[in-house]
Amino acid sequence: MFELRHVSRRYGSSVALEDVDLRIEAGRSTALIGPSGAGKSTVLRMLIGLEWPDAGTVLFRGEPLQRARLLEQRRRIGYVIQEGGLFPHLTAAGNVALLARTLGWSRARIDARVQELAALCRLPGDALRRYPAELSGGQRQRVGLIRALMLDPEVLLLDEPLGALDPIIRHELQAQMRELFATLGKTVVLVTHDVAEAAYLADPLVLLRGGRVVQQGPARELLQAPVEPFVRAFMTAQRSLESPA
Ligand SMILES: Nc1ncnc2c1ncn2[C@@H]1O[C@H](COP(=O)(O)OP(=O)(O)OP(=O)(O)O)[C@@H](O)[C@H]1O
Repeated sequence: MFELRHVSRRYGSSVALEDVDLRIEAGRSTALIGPSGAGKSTVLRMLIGLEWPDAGTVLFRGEPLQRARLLEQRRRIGYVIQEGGLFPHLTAAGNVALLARTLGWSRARIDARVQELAALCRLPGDALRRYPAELSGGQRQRVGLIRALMLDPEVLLLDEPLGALDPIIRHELQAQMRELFATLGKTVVLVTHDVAEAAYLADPLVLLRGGRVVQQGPARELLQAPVEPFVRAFMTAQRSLESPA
């Protein structure tokens, strides 16, 4: 679905990505993981043309992303940022309908699609009438997801979609997202800081460090056949209740 070929990106003297080669397969969920500043969000933003490489090429369905065709290409991609990235002055319903309205969808078509997605994403109906500030973090995430799914995109890009949620809601939304990804069968690319979440929601994982891809593969492979000590250290760095020390 996507390919990065020898992609580099710098911001002044700081290197965000350094000669990255990466293929993202269609119909699978891929998670980008790695320490803070590794370049995960930069990769995601490049896939949707919010950032451009200084060197190298980003391909979408075998064709280079082009500024001239960006709007058309973006309609095939849903993008969700942390907290949903909703417009505060629009209700949840207004947020999710915005793009469809500008494309001239009828009210009946919009309503039907919103109802269908609200059921799929388990958003209570009355939440749609509220403004983002009147929703819980989990509800805002669901609204962001519904908005991204409105036009039935081929691809879903999710940047820390469950970042700021309490553990119970996060656990619940992880399960719902996994089910949703399986139901929809879309290409999903997700950035998360949580290795267990990445392994639960995605296969393969792509581990980045310092703007480079260190290893890509199933979670088990990164754990059992790490290409360098950092991979194992990163994969096992989280505490568990069994070994809290
Ligand atoms: N707009 C920008 N201006 C300057 N530097 C930037 C910009 N965007 C990213 N960077 C730098 O590029 C590097 C990669 O950033 P990026 O946000 O992709 O990392 P990340 O892996 O998503 O980090 P985090 O997990 O903390 O969100 C970092 O060193 C960051 O400081």
